[in-house]
Amino acid sequence: MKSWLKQSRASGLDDLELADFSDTGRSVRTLQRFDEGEKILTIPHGVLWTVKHAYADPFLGPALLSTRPPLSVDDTLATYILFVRSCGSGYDGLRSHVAALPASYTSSVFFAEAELEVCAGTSLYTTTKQLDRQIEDDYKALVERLFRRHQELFPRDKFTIEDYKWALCTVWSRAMDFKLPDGDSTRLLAPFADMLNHSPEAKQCHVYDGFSGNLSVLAGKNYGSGDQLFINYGPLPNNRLLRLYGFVVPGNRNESYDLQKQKLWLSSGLDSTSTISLTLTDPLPRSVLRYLRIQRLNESDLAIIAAHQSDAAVEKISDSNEVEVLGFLIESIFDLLDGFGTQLVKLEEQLVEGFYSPGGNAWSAAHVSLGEQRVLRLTRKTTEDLLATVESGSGNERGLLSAPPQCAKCEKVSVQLMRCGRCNKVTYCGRACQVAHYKEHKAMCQATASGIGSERN
Ligand SMILES: C[S@@+](CC[C@H](N)C(=O)[O-])C[C@H]1O[C@@H](n2cnc3c(N)ncnc32)[C@H](O)[C@@H]1O
Repeated sequence: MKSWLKQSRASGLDDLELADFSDTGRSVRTLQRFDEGEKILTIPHGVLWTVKHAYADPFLGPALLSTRPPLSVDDTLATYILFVRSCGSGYDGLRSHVAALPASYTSSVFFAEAELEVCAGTSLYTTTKQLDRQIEDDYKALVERLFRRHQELFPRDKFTIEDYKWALCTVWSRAMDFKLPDGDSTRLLAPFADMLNHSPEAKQCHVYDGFSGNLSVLAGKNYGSGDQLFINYGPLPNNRLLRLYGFVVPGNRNESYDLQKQKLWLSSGLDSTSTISLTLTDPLPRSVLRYLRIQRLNESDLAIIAAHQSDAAVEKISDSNEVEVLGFLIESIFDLLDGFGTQLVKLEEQLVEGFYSPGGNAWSAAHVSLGEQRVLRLTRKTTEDLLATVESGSGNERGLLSAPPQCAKCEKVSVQLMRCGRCNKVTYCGRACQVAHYKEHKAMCQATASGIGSERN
């Protein structure tokens, strides 16, 4: 692969080598010093895997282009990888990359039932089960829409569901996403650059040049000769790391519990399958309270919010509504926590005692369960504190309950927010969010601002 990349004008490869590391597995070692920010490696556009490259392939391209509606980005890339792998000759460079890919993955979709059971109750458990079904459905659709129609390109024995699942996991665990100058985004796999492991300690250091189309890796921290080189896959919680990449970071600061709205409010007629992430830094996002407040409105609450229109329920509506909402939420979180196969304290004991073999699937699943339970406990505690505030009567003022302060558009939590100068009621992290939110906010802003005026008159 290295000689093919060098011939294709990749740069930086002479200072790097593949190596096995005891803690993170195969990755790349530097053979010289690099200071943070220095360019280490450039992989030219011509050798990347992208949807455009797949479409440009003289054999695969026409088959893909004739498929309407087009395949998803991940399905296109997975099909491209399998197609190249299935070719006995030609594509020598790309095939040398495919030959260097792992033969199997440890994403949670490959877990045995008993391994997955270790994290029963987690959002990862639910997502993995859903994903299993989704992969089956997507594979059937792919066979129907593409493989069966072009049997000469996609021999059955090389495009089985196992092959498809492997190729999907290749994409999930190795693809990089970038925003392009025109606002579009691109997803790509870059040979050799995809050999770099993740470290939360490295700064984000992989960059895509939208004009040349080249992918470069810069030093995300200072390196000495012989060090393992890292990139940063992003601020991902363990449940996502395990689902997409097949590993976890113990003590991950980005832990989250993906609250399936459906779980909470299906019973109330609000059926949505999307999720809200509860995190260690934002254990009780505004949107959760907002949904529940609306769901539990009675007639007098309705009258209170009538003037506020679309911004209704961003803040407390009435004490009675708030007490009901918070009480319901606390109960629901108790239920969710009860649903975990192994409770937090027990898991902590098991991990200390070495009950799970470190780095194995069950050990990773245990870490996900630990992280999600910690987040849920924090959400419960935050909710209990809010309830105590309302019940003690100290939360009577509208807005008192809505700490921490958040941007009304992107919901970023910050102390340096600017207020809407007109109504003085909502806050933004910057001008861009204020402008983007104006349409939604306008009616409430006008109603509030004119209310202030009439009080003055
Ligand atoms: C982009 S690839 C990196 C190269 C990969 N190690 C290889 O040998 O092909 C991502 C995969 O590397 C492994 N990986 C990356 N960072 C890791 C880490 N910090 N700890 C354990 N495994 C890691 C995971 O298997 C993940 O799916």
